[in-house]
Amino acid sequence: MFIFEKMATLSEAYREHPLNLHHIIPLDFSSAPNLPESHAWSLSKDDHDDDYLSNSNGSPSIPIIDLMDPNAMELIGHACENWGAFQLKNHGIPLSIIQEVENEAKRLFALPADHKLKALRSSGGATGYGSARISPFFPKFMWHEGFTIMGSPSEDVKKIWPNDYARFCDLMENYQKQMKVLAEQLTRMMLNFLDISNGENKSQWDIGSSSNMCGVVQPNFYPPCPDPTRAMGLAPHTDTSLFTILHQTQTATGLQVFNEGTKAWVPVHPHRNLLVVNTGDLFHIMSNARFRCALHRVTTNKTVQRYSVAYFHCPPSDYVVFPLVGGVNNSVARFRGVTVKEYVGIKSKNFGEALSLISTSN
Ligand SMILES: O=C(O)CCC(=O)C(=O)O
Ligand SMILES: [Fe+2]
Repeated sequence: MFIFEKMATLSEAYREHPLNLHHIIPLDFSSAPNLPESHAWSLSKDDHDDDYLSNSNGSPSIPIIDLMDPNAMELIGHACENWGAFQLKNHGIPLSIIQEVENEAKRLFALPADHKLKALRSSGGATGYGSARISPFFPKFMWHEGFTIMGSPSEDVKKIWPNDYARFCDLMENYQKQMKVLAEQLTRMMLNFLDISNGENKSQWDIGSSSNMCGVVQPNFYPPCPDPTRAMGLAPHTDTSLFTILHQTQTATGLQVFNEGTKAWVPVHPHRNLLVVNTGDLFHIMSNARFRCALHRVTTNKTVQRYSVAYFHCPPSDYVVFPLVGGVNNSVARFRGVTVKEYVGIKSKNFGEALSLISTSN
């Protein structure tokens, strides 16, 4: 109950920034034999060709880290500093659970468009079926549809499957629980790495063990696209979360992370048994910008469908996030403190400018 109250308050941040329906209703991709102008972006070769990217930019891939490695904490910390992203091995989430969640996502997205629209996210709503929230900040639409889940998805899913919603709900809720346990372990390792265990930052430790953390689960679908050279699956963005844990289908590429060093997009190739982790804005703030928040995007494929399931790990909406300075990080706070709810509001309104709007150097 506690969690649902917190979630409800987070939804308030969205309610204050309602979207136009055309930014929520995805195209009926199944009846689009050609790429409509509304979805046609001006892209270069490195915007849509993973093979070209892999062979041409010479950037190494994001690191693969074994959670069982005795040095996992340092490896994770360095990956967060250098990339803001890594792939995680031996993460402890049973493959069968991941596969079942993927299958349920497939079952949902395979429904006819009018069926899925029954659970359309409302204009000020946080959960349900629809386009990516970042849609209004780009001139063209994305080749993507998603389904956002906070807590139990039953309210939304009942509208789609009135007599057959339990399986979807059980699997998604269980997935959320499993992800939360993993996320709390990763949070503790990241906080340990930052060595902010002493002094006034002690109170921040509860995000490494708190049962009221809010996880958001989001299955994503990228249908086959008639012209991947001009389409964008998901436009470049950073996640608002502390960090995100992502499962991607084995059969299709698409996710790319921006390497700030080489200024190149780097494909994140799917591997069986690996989960992608990327740090988001909130850990960037909390680490006083030591951890990058990975800029990432998704390209499209001509023949294969791509699915992913994101888990966004967030503190409760009234939690104050502030830079952890002191100890070995004895430095000036680069951001002012913000509640999660306030930051979500700032991001909903200002998107890419959100971090600079809370910067103390303004
Ligand atoms: O589909 C993916 O690989 C990435 C999804 C993503 O970035 C998101 O949901 O925020
Ligand atoms: Fe993302």
